[in-house]
This record gives sequence, C-alpha cells and structure tokens, in this order.
Amino acid sequence: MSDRTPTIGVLALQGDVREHLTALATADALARPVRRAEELDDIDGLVIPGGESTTMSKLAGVFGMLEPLRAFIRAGKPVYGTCAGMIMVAEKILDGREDQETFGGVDMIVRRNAFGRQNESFEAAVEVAGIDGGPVEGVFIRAPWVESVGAEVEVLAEHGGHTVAVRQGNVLATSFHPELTGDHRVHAFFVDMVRNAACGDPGRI
Ligand SMILES: NC(=O)CC[C@H](N)C(=O)O
Repeated sequence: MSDRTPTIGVLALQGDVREHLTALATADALARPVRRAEELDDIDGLVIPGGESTTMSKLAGVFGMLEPLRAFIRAGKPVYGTCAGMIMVAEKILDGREDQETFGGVDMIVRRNAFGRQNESFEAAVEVAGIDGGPVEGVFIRAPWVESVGAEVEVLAEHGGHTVAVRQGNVLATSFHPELTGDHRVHAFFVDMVRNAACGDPGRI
C-alpha cells in the first residue's frame, strides 16, 4: 500500500458534491471538485455523487465529459458512484430517460427510483461486505436498486432482497449515501481502493 495521500476528485456537474469532499477529507484523501476533462489527469480516483442522473448525464454531454470519463474508468482508475452516481456507472438503466447516457464500468442493470415509489426516503442499517465494525447507516433518497449483475460483479450489500452495493474491479457503487452520515467507513474503503490502485495492486476483496 502506498503512503502517498491520494488525490480524489468529486464530479461536480450536479449533486451533493460538498458532502463527499468533506467525507473524503475525513478519510485522509486530498479531495477536489472536478468539472473539466483536463482535471481528470490530476486525480487518482473519482467519486460520482448523488443527485439527478438525467441532469448529470445531460451536463456530462454538454461539458464534454462522457468520453473522458469512460476512458478514465477503462484505464482502471478507481471510481465510486453513490445513488445517481451508481446509475451513471451502470451499463444499462431501467426507468431512465430514453436517451440517458451513462459512463458504464459495472456490468449491471440498475432501476432508477426503484425504492422511491413506495417510500421517497428512508434510512436502514446495511451490512456491507468488506466494511468492518457493523452495518452502515444507509440513507436512501429516491434510490435505485441493482436489478441484475454480470459474472464479474461482486454484490457487497442487499436491502429488502435487492442489491444496493456492488463492486467490479476498480468501480464501487452504492444505492445509498454514506456521505450524509458522520460515518465515513465506506469512503475510507474507497480511499484504500485508490491507494492500492496507485501502487499497482487492484486490491480486490
Ligand atoms: N439521491 C439520488 O441520487 C437520487 C437519484 C435519482 N433518483 C436519479 O435517478 O438520478
């Protein structure tokens, strides 16, 4: 594991950017907002925040970020998507806008607003594989769930019989928002993924 403090960007096109910057800083990373493709060259990993994936997708197109982000993910740089960010790293979306583009990276089908129909917003204790110290408090806000995954995808957590956290190699995704609680263990887990990737170890769990 590298001792260097990793620099982690938060995609700042739309969504709860500030909360992720704070959580990453607490988890011992240098955190900075990223809005332009050139800024991807200076970061070791990227968080895609929660927000509204249709807007984020549209803005990514307008700002010329779709292809650079796809290349960033393909290059093996660690990426963590929360909620709308999870949708953005899915290969396929259900209940999305017809022309909604994603960055991809995780071979999964994600259903937008899946929990939202019954219940707009709720919190639940979620046991996440690889996160020690008991369940994390999952904040679900019009959250997606993972409908199905390909063979390369590890399911890390489920809630109510639905997959809510996954990892495929360098890409981590959760339906819920750990940045909205004071518990930054999921961010610390991601910072470790970034450290391990920076020293050439894919750091699979
Ligand atoms: N909290 C969230 O990020 C909500 C995601 C939102 N429902 C979407 O489809 O993008």
